[in-house]
Amino acid sequence: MAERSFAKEVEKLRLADGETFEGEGILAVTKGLLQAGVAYVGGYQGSPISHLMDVFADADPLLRELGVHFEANASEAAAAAMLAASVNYPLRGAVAWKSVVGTNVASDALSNIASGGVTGGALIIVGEDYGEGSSIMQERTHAFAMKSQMWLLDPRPNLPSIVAMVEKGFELSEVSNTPVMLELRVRACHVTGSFVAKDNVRPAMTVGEAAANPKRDTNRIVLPPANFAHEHEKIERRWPAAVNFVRDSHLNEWFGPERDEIGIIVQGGLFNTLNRALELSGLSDGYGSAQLPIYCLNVTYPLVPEEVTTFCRGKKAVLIVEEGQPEFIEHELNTMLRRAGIDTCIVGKDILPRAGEYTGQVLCDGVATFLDKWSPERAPDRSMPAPTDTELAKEVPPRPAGFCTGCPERPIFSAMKLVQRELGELHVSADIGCHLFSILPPFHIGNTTMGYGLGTAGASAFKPAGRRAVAMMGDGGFWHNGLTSGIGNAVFNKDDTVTIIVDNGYSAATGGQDILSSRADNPRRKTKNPIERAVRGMGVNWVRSINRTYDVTAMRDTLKEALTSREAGPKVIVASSECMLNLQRREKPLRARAEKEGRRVVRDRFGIDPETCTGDHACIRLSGCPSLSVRQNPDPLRQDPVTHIDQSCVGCGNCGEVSHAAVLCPSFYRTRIVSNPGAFERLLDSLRRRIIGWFQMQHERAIAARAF
Ligand SMILES: O=C(O)C(=O)Cc1c[nH]c2ccccc12
Repeated sequence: MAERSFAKEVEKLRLADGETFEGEGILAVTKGLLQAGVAYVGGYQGSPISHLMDVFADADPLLRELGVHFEANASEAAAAAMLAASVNYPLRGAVAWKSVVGTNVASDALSNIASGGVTGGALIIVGEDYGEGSSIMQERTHAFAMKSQMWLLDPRPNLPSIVAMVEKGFELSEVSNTPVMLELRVRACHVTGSFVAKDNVRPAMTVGEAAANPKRDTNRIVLPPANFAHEHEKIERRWPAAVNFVRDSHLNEWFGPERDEIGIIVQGGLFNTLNRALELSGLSDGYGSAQLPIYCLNVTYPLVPEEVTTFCRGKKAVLIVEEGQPEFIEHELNTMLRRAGIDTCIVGKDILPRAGEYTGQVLCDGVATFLDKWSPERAPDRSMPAPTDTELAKEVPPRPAGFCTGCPERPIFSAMKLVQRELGELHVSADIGCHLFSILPPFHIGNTTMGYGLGTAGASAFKPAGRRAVAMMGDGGFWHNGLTSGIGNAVFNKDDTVTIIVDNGYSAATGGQDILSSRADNPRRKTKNPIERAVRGMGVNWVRSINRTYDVTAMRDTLKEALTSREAGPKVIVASSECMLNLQRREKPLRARAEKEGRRVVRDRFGIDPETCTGDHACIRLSGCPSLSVRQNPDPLRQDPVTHIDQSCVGCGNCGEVSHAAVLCPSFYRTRIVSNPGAFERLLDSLRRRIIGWFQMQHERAIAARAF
C-alpha cells in the first residue's frame, strides 16, 4: 500500500482535448506521456519521483485500456534495460527513478542504449534529489548526460512547460535517435497548476505487437565494429540533429526586454527561484515579467550555440545560474563565446556558491552581487535580513531524523546495543533504507553506507580475526540487488559476516510500495516470496527468521548466537515486522469506521507510572521512540523529570520490551483502550475505578503530608 493513493486523481488523466487539467506536476507528466502515445512505462521508486511511480500504478487500469504496458521494475538498471524496447521498434517508452543514485545503478544499460541509439522515443524521468532536504550525495545528473551524449531537459516548474517537455522530449529522442532525460526537482514534481489537455493517444504499435514481429539490426548493438560507428554517429549526426530540433522547436525560452547590457542564463528548473529573487529585488513580478533579459534553458544539454551567441552578443556581462558542481554549463558557455569571438563576461561560480542548493536567499545575494558590479543603479537594497535568522531558529534545537513511532526496526537496534554491551562494539555496515536512521542519535550504530542493497557487500573486506562484522540490509535493497551483490558474494567468498535483513513488508523508505516479499495481496504482482527461501536458495545454511522484531530478547539472543556460532560462512537473520506507517494507514480507517458504527474496538497504548520512574531516561536512550517524552515529576521530593509517553503512541510495546530486556525498570504499563464497550465491561470498569480510586486517594494523602 503506497504512502499516497492517486486513485481519484488519475481520473484526470482521462481529460479530453480542450479540457483544463488542474493538479500536480507528476500527474501532468503522466498526462503528457499519454498524450504523446507512450507504449510502455516503468521505473523504480525513490524520492522525489516515488509518487510518480504510484501514479503509474494507480493509473494501471487506464494504461491497460490504452494498450500501455506498466512495469514496476526490480531496479533502475532493470528499468533502463527495459528501454531496449525502443531500440528496434517505433515504441515510445518512459521510465522514472531517483537521481543521481538511480542513474548510477542504471548506468550500464544507459550507456548501452545511448551508444546504440533508439528508434522510438525513450524518456528517462529523473527525480533530481539535490539540495536542502535531499538524502543523498550531492552530485549532478548532468555529468551522465555529457558522458553518454544523452539529452537533458530541465523544464521550468510550470505545468504547461513540463507537459510540453514530455511531448517534445519524445520527438527530440526520435529525431536524434537518442534517449532523453527529463529532470524534475522535488518542487517540480509537486508544483500545482493547470494546462489545457489533449486527447490521450493509443500507441501506434503496442509492446505485444512488437514482440510478435521481431526485428534485429546488428548496427544498433554495442559490439565491434558497430560500437565505433556509434561514437561517430553521435557526434556527426545525432548531436547536430538534437541541436537543430531544440532550436527550431523553441524549447528554450526568453524573458524580459530584448536589449540590455546584461542578462541572465538559468537552468529551467531554477527559473522560479530566480524569478522570486528578482521579484524581491524589485526586478520582476510573480508572473515572470522580468526587467532583465533571461534565457531559460529548458534543455541544459546540448546547448544551442546560435542561441547562446545571440543572447550574449552586445552584452557586457551575463550571469549563469547553474546549481551544483562542476559548473559544466558555465565552461561550455565560455568555450562557445570564445569560439565565436564574443567577449561578453560570463559570471557564474565566481560569485555564486560552488556548492549547495540555490535557494531564494542564495539567488537574492547572487543577483545583488552581480548587479553591484555590472549595473549598480539596479542593485537592490541589501539590508533585508536572512529569513532563517529568526528568534525561533535560535530557540529550537536541531532534531535528527529518526525512526517513526512504533517502527519495527527500532527494537533491532536496541537489541544490537544490548549485544554490544556484552560483546563489545561492532563494525556495522549500514544500508539504504529506513534502518539507516540507526546511524543518528540515540543509536549511533553504523560505520558506512555504500549504496542501496550494498550493506553486506560493504562488510566484505572484513575477514574476522575475532569479532564478526555486522551488515544491515533492507528488504527493498535485498530485492534491488542485495541478494546477489551481498548474499551471493558472501556465500561464494565464504564470508563470516552476520547480515540482518530488515523485512518490514514494503519498500518503506520510498513510500510503502510492495516488493517481492510483501505480505500484502497485490492483484497485479506476485508477492509473498519469502526472503528466507531466497537466502537459502543462494546457499546460506545459517538463517534465522524472527517474525516479531519487537521481541527484543529474541532479537538480542539470535544476534548473539550469530556472532558467536561456530558455523562457517554467512549468517543471516531475517527480522520481520510490518512497517508501522503502513500498518496504521491500513488499520486506522477500518478502526475509525468500526468505532463510528458502534462496534467494540480495542487498541493498546503504553504509559509510564511516574511513581516508579526514576527519571534516568535510559529507556529513551535505548529506544528513541518519538512518543517518549519527559514531564515534571509529580512527587515534590523528586526533582528529575519523569519519562512520559505522549498521544502519538501506537502501542507497539517496544519501550516496555526494551526496558524488560535491558532490566531497566518496571515503570512501563500497557493500557487497553476499549471503544464502545459492552454492559459487563462498563460495570467492571466502574468497579475497578472505585477500588483503584480509593488506593490512589490514600496515596495522594500520603504525598500531601510530605509536601512542604
Ligand atoms: O527513496 C529514496 O530516497 C532512496 O534513497 C531509495 C533509493 C531508490 N533507488 C536508489 C538507488 C540507490 C540508492 C538509493 C535508492
